[in-house]
Amino acid sequence: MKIGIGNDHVAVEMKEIIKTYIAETYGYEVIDFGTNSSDRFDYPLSGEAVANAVVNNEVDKGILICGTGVGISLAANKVNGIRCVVCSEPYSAKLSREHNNTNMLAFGARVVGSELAKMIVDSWLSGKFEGERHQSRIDMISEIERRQR
Ligand SMILES: O=C[C@H](O)[C@H](O)[C@H](O)COP(=O)(O)O
Repeated sequence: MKIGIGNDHVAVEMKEIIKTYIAETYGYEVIDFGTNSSDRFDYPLSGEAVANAVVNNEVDKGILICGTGVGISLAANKVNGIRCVVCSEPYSAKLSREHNNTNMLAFGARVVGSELAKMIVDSWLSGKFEGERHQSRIDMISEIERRQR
């Protein structure tokens, strides 16, 4: 499993914590598309970069971290085929996999501490899409994307 990760200047430290956690806990390869500098960095750049890596199958899933997780998830969700959830607790993270088949997770380094962030990541990575009635709703979301082209 390959995970793409992206961040802005707010989340450099959190990104490193999560990269190490994923590598040590799951043994997954984590590919870093974010900044490593505390200089201001515009979050749409890394949001789009990880989103493109996901839709082009360069990575299996993507994780994004900015101050709130909001801006960077908005950027990712502009890429066709991306379903990025921003959340600050594990329940929504897990359900976003089971019901919504999210392929990207975002959270805020100014919102959650690193231990809660790890729980959110665990819930999201372990969640399995349930298909069935949820698939037709995903198909409807994809149809919205097609109508916008
Ligand atoms: O949604 C946006 C993110 O929270 C950004 O991390 C935030 O807007 C960056 O703010 P600033 O440039 O003031 O550090």
